[in-house]
Amino acid sequence: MAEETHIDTRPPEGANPDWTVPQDWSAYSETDHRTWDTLFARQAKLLPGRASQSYLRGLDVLKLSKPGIPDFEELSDRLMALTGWQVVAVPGLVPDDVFFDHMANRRFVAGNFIRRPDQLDYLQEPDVFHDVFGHVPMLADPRFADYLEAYGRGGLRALELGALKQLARLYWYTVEFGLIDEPEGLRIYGSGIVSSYSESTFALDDPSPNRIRFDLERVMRTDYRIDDFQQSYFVIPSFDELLRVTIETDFEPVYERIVGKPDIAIDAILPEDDVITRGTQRYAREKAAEPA
Ligand SMILES: C[C@H](O)[C@H](O)[C@H]1CNc2nc(N)[nH]c(=O)c2N1
Ligand SMILES: N[C@@H](Cc1ccccc1)C(=O)O
Ligand SMILES: [Fe+2]
Repeated sequence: MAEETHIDTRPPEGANPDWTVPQDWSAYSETDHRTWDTLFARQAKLLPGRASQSYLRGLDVLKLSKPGIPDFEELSDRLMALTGWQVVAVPGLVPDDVFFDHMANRRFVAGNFIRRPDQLDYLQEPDVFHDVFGHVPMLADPRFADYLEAYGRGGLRALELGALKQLARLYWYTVEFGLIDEPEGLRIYGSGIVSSYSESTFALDDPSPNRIRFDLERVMRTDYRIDDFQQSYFVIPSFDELLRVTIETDFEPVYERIVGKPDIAIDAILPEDDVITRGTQRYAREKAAEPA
């Protein structure tokens, strides 16, 4: 999950200087493991035919259907053999530079805590279900594994260039809320969707949100929301194309080109957009009209 982060720069008590902590797998309670199993079962029923082939293959090869919260060491052994990535435990959101440095070194930071049973459908910070069920299966795909490492490097560069906001939008509209156009139809690969029961349906089926073909500059200029369903989703034609456009393009001129241009509203459709769904925005309108 990628949010605006305002974290002080010292790691919490007991954490390493790189903010990692032991996962401490034996400390999980039965309730914790059952919460994972409940969330997993709900998504496992919903995702075939909705999630991208690549995501479903990752879920399978990493044997994530095993009951209980995965042990990061076992998971990392499998993942390392496939794409050189490992999963490291952190106690919560970490500073941007720490986040990017781990990513640039093929270390995926995953929350070591899990939401409470009364928080099944919404939580502010990325917990182990969002991070491991949502993000990790995609890391078994060699192209996506390359993309995220490059993203980490690009993040450290964006910090240098003062372009974090633009780069964070790319992450948000691909890694977190991306859709892909597969031969069988639109599919989900974004972790924020894949780990959400309701958004897994909303993102593909609901007439409310816009669905627009991915364009790098368009995404970098488009605002996003962190508190509710997205009002626009961007659709890539393939992971190869996402890699080609992002890894092969030098972003510095792109950042310079858009620095003077205004942000694009979260529900906007521009004349130059290649539109798949012109959304009704009914969901967002009705939500906004609800009594506080
Ligand atoms: C790109 C931006 O820094 C992003 O919000 C990062 C910040 N820190 C994080 N820290 C953790 N643990 N997980 C995350 O997804 C993020 N996202
Ligand atoms: N090409 C980007 C780096 C990057 C690659 C892949 C994803 C995101 C960013 C840059 O020049 O900064
Ligand atoms: Fe995430």
